[in-house]
Amino acid sequence: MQLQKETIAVLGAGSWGTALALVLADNSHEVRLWSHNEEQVKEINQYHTNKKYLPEIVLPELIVGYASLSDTLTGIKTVILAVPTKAIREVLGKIRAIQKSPFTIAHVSKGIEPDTLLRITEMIKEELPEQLLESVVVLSGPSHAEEVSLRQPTTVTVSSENMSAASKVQDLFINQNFRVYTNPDVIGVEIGGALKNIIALAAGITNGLGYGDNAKAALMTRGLAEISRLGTKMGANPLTFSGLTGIGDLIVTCTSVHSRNWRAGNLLGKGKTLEEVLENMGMVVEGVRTTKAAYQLAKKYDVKMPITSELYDVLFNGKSAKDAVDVLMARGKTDEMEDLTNILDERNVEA
Ligand SMILES: NC(=O)C1=CN([C@@H]2O[C@H](COP(=O)(O)OP(=O)(O)OC[C@H]3O[C@@H](n4cnc5c(N)ncnc54)[C@H](OP(=O)(O)O)[C@@H]3O)[C@@H](O)[C@H]2O)C=CC1
Ligand SMILES: O=C(CO)COP(=O)(O)O
Repeated sequence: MQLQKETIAVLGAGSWGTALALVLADNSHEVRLWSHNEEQVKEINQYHTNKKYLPEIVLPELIVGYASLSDTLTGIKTVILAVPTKAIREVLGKIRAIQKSPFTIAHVSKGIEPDTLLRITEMIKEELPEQLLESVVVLSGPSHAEEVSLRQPTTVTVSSENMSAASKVQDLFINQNFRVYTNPDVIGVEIGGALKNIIALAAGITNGLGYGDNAKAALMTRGLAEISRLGTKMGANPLTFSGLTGIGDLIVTCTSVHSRNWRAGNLLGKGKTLEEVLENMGMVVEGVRTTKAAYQLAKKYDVKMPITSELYDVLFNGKSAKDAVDVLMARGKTDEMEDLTNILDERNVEA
């Protein structure tokens, strides 16, 4: 079938927004890449580069930088929202003030909002009026921008309450290098994508402490166990956590040198303070805020999340990373699957 060409707005010209703009341009779509930084827009349009975020990459003519959000959104039917979770409400507020005609929004961010405990699709529905929002889609999965921009094989998943909108976003992005699956489980896809960053921080910390592959494997596996428990209690399909947005993203983020969360954790494990680490990163480390949100979610849903809880104390209560590992290793004896099985049993009783 002939691919329908479209002009698409990508909001956020960081690593991920720029890499996704490249995928869309590779599929011959025109891309308006919006940035709140005018200097960066000039660089994109004059030199066809985005050196801060993807230093190796030349951008094709189909990608045009925009500084005006109003111009970016004129006549647009599909918006890709690619800013950090912390900036999402601000950008949605700007869209609300400008946009008059309905559009589909696909967000690609990985986080949960602390305190409100909302997932990103829920924040979007809260900020944008129903008559503006045709559909909300999430795109997530194991996908470092650095590799996507080099056209290396990558797989991701799209999800939505409106699966025909998800299929449309799948069609916009899918190509020989970027394979896009669908999954109707929005909760599972968003929870897996957001919470893997917590485990990546923890995996980085164990590396910084000098621990090896056994510790990393333990964190990834037991990390997935606590993500699955929380997600399942929140209504996700437990099978989603063995997919791309669960174990897939956990693998890539806990093992890749590209991961900002892993790198931040590694520096923490080596003794740097959180402030020093974040100052030097220059890019978003979503796992820090998400640790706070997940810690609150664990309390709200009464789910055991020992790794999240220990990381919370390391990040926000001055606990030493070594002490946190010692606490995790000295926990009372437990069965590997018991807690998840209990949650599934409870769900069956309620159904
Ligand atoms: N990088 C990756 O490989 C992947 C990232 N993601 C997710 O995508 C999301 C974005 O991450 P990523 O692109 O990597 O982050 P970066 O830190 O690389 O870039 C963030 C971009 O958002 C901009 N921004 C920040 N605050 C605002 C604001 N208030 N209004 C407008 N723009 C703003 C930044 O501008 P400025 O330059 O001025 O700071 C920058 O252009 C995150 O949730 C991340 O988890 C998902 C998959 C892969
Ligand atoms: O989500 C990502 C890869 O799938 C990117 O992870 P980091 O934000 O840790 O770099």
